[in-house]
Amino acid sequence: MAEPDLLVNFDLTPANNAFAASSINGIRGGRWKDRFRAKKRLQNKHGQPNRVKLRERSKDAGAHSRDDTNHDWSRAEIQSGPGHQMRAGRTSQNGPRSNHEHPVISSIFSSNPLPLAKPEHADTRSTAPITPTNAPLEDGSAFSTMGLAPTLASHLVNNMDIKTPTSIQQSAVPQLISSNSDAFIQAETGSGKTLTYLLPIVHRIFAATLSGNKLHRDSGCFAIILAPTRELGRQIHTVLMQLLSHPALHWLVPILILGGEKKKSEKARIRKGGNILVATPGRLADHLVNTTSLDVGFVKWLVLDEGDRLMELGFEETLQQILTALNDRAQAQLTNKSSAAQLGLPARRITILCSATMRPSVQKLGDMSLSDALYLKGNQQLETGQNDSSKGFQAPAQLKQAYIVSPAKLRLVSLASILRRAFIRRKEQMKVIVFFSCADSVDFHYETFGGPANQGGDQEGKDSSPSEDRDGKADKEEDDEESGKDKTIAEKNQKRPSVAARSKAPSIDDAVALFKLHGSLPQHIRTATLNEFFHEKDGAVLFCTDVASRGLDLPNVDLVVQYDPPYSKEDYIHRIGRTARAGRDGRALLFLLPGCEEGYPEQALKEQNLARRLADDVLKKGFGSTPMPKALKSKIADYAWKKDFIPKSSGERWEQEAIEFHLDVERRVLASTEFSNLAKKAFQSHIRAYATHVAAERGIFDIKQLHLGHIAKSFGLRERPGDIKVPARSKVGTGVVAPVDSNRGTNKRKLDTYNTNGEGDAQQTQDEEELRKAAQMMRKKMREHMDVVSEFNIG
Ligand SMILES: Nc1ncnc2c1ncn2[C@@H]1O[C@H](COP(=O)(O)OP(=O)(O)OP(=O)(O)O)[C@@H](O)[C@H]1O
Repeated sequence: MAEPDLLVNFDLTPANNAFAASSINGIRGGRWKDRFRAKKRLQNKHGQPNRVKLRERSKDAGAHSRDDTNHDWSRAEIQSGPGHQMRAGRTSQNGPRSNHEHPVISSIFSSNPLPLAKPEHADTRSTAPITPTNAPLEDGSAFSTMGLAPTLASHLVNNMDIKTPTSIQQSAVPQLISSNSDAFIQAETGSGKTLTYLLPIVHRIFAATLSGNKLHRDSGCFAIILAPTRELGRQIHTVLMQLLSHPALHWLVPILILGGEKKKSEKARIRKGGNILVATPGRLADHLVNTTSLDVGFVKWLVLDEGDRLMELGFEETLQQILTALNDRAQAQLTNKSSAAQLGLPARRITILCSATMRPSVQKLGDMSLSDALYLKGNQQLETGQNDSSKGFQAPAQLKQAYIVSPAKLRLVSLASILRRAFIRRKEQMKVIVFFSCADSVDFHYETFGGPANQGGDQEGKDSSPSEDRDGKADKEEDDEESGKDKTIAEKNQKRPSVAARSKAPSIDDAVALFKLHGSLPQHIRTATLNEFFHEKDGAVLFCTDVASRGLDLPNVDLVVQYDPPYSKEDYIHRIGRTARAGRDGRALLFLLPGCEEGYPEQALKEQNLARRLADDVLKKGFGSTPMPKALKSKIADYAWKKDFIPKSSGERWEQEAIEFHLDVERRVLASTEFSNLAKKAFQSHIRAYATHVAAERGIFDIKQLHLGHIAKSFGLRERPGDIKVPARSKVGTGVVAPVDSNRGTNKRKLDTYNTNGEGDAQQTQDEEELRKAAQMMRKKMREHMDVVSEFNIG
């Protein structure tokens, strides 16, 4: 019986294959192209299918690869679909082809590069109990002794469950209350920086009324807080609302201006008046020009939260415009100076810059906006020498960091394994955040792990043209929210059907909810998604881009997985900072490929205390030793034919399950054009994103070292990279950059397949050059893209 589509990992090395030895080695001299063509002709003459996978013998893989000449059945080449007998060592000549032109079907366990040998040195990680560095203090410190109004101090303790200050709050709040200097607040992630700047502002405005002055929502805007993303802006606004929920502070009204809704309704809110404005820079700059009712002549505080991110997202010019506008309006209101002094408010505007990390861009922002600024750090940081510039910025001490060295082909199953294991170990309320490099990759993995999506997932991309009616309703709700007649989130959710990008994750655990978040999702879906993830009572996983890396405070996040490494050391710190907040425990895991990426912890993070894990160990823990999810079990049961290719006698259970998991993804890619397109786009965007690592880290994340075929495999793709045709995108902004020819940057790898004898060197050089240019172009486009699209579209 012919076996359609049966593909194998034929070993064509000279030692094992006489044909390969003579025909490939035999061609010498002439131009590389001629040799290449002659070789192809020879192959065809001998009936050698061009699908045969010589790639597995490529130079790169060969250097550090497992010896897979002795295939066992469980690791053998396998093909898709029930009803197809699986065999290793045989090919189909005549069978019907799949929709894939040149599928390369290899086992996820074969030909993987091995991790570099680790030098033997004693484990320096301490086993002593660790004192959290961002926790509320337990040394007798209290808000009531920090100069805060007793009303505010008791409101924190009694109504907000904030009992004692954190280190940064204790050291910075008194200074910000008593001083009129600008300030730079720098403290670890999750150490309570939001309250650190909000408390002194609210206290000083409130104190102005204690001496009999009457202030109200029309008295002017006293403070502006700028955030780089809408999500963070919304979160700051929520904390502010909690702080102002005390009856004595009801007259103080916050305004939220984020864009993503009709300007008309924002203008209406501004007209009503408010005293503390939370905004994103783009929208604020717009209103400063176009909304005459926005009176900023009396602004006494300007807070730039996540200052480095504001600069990084290309807001420098916008911030400059805002600063100029504020200066001009303040000049026009000079007569108010004396009244400000009478009220006890600062005579000059105080600018506060806030971040957990300090990039050069923050210094530039500081030069632009601060004068004679105080540098405020937590006492604990000073005592422990944390965050001194030689060590770089550190994560909270209690956060357990590790990295997993996983070959590209095992990445997907390793992620599945980690997630399964995480929820088996601790189910209730546990939340996991997984970071990807680009939106397309988030979409692909969300589909891969997700069950049936709810309405929100389906609506993706169909946002933004709601009917007038719906718009009007949404605006009304926003207005109610801003006017202080705030509804609980539950009430709001009752009113509107959920639109969150949410699904089930049957391949992880039946009870786990899966969410996704990235900058290309419509705003209302992003907001709903974060809301639901925030309030999820059972286990939940969020797949996201860096749109969720800054400032977001999501409860019960126990584990942060960086499936794709961050673009810089600072991003690493912010991503892992989504866990281990305010003294709680947390774990962070970073995926690295074997080879030069393994240098990342020591060379880039300057961190030797990351625990090291290997893919096999991780797979053993997640597959095989834990109960198999029902979905996977039933799939395995469905494929009766499977017994033929995985005899009981060989292959560990964890391997079989991992193979089955991966095969299932490949089958889905084969079966559905839509899913296949998703995988291709994700693969392409992933590679492009990889090219955007900061210059200092490009030796570690070296795009030339990537084995594109293996990476494609991790997206469930069987085509060779050069054959992957990425479908046209419907709109710019769904991935990292606008599409270009998908073959770019893949030719080198394609030719590596045939490059066992140094043939094609000229082409290789040419391709390397092309790859370098493509990478350059990608980086440029990435920068343009981030500047132009929006501050949220961190694709
Ligand atoms: N004194 C405190 N006691 C207990 N919890 C606190 C205290 N101050 C803040 N928190 C809580 O700590 C969490 C983190 O606070 P916040 O978001 O302000 O941290 P952050 O330093 O701004 O973090 P990031 O750098 O990630 O933005 C929040 O849930 C907040 O409610």
